[in-house]
Amino acid sequence: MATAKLMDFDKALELFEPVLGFEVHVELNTNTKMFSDAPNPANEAFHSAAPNTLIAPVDLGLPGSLPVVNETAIRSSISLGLALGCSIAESSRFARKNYFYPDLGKNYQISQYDEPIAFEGSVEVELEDGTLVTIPIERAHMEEDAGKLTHMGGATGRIQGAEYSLVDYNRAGVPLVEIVTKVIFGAEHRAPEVAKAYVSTIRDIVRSLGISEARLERGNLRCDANVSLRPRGAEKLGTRTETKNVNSMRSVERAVRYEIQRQAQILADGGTITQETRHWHEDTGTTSPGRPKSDADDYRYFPEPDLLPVEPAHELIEELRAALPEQPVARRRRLKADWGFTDLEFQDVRNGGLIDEVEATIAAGATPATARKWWTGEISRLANTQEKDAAALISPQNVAALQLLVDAGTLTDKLARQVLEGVIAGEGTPQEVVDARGLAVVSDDGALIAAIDEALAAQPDVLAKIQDGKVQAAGAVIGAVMKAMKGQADAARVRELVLERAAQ
Ligand SMILES: Nc1ncnc2c1ncn2[C@@H]1O[C@H](COP(=O)(O)OP(=O)(O)OP(=O)(O)O)[C@@H](O)[C@H]1O
Ligand SMILES: [Mg+2]
Ligand SMILES: [Mg+2]
Repeated sequence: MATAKLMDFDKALELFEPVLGFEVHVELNTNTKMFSDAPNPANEAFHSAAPNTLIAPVDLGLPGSLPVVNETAIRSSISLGLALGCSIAESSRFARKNYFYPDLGKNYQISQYDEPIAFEGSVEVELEDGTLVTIPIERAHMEEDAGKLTHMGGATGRIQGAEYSLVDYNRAGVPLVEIVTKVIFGAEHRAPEVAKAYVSTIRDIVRSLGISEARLERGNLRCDANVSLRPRGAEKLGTRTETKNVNSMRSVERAVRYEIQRQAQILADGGTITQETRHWHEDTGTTSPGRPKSDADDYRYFPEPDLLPVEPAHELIEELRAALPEQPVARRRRLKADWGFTDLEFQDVRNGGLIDEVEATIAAGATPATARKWWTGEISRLANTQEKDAAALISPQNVAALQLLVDAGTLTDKLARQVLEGVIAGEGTPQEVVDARGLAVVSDDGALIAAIDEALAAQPDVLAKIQDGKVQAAGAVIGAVMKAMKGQADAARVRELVLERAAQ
């Protein structure tokens, strides 16, 4: 693949205004599929299922089968629409989106077209430095997912070049909500960051609603990033490209940045942008052409004759509205104030994706400052070296229990770090690790005094200096005692006792 010439990002922004638009597909975690009673299990079970085992006649479009709408999917879609500040349609309709491709057995996808369940909303997203950006939402509509094709032999990824293709309909009929933004202006040089913040906000919202597993890398959330440029001062929108299924937050940011630089170079060279889908490549950090796409793509939409319009009762909408969780931005502001964190301290927690962990650790009895210190410090460091999520290493309850042992004087900070490693290694709760490894601070003065007397006897010159009032000389004795105690003593207490014993 020839690498495209890229214009410097700042230069691109001088010449052009970036315009964005996002389509995010959310897989709903319902028990069954959108229009059939085939199971829709959670990620682990879903991905380990043999091909074509999670299917019903409806998912394949077999003759004589009729779709029935999944009620939970409707409730989830309404909740999501409300969380996006949308109006909920009094009457909304499914439509057939006709296309011929073997990933859908029936030659059409049941989607929604001009009568989506939710429309006209907005979400506030917060950039890393706290700047708020309002993203206008055009609509959120329900649809079913398609199956998965695996092209074998020949040129990979191209059905024409493949010798044959394998088809797995397990995903066919999985409930989706597609959230479509209006065209977004004004992001300017922060366009890549806005893209990332938007997707992460959608993830937060969906998670807080509990309607999806919301893991990008699993495809539970899939973002198509539309990017176009127009020359500064121009009114007419430029031609957009649509980069598909970027499967991490960081990739969304990178893909938008890349498209801006790539398109700017083409336009500056007098070329034109092709309206097309593009694929993001994580390894090279580039996009490559997918299929050409015109706004006139004819899907011959028409109302789905086998399904009634969805007409949610006013009471249902109000019930779901009343049950909405706090918006992510509002929640973050509240927590930051409650915890008394500075901007930087809070950013540390947020950028580490550790808000939930810190909150749960505080709920389990730690102070905000210590909860933050553990999660953004030692635990994040260990997570980095082990290439794991910090949250997967240890429970908030164990972090709080560890801190309580420090507060009680059972552990020094240094010992606590050893206990942490033990807990992470699966040796048990902090108390169990303390017992098993014998790590508690020696708080028995008798044992300390014995070690101190021994150290003073071994260093008579130091003893003389201390007795002479040169208190700083005590360091050598304290060091020897700490060593004898294998670090399991409180240095401040040792110091006190050394001065006491020397004076006697
Ligand atoms: N010139 C443009 N520059 C950037 N974004 C644009 C531009 N025109 C439209 N968009 C955005 O592109 C997205 C188009 O999504 P939409 O689902 O409406 O249509 P589509 O991509 O043509 O269809 P499909 O759902 O089949 O992919 C919207 O978010 C819209 O705001
Ligand atoms: Mg699209
Ligand atoms: Mg779309």
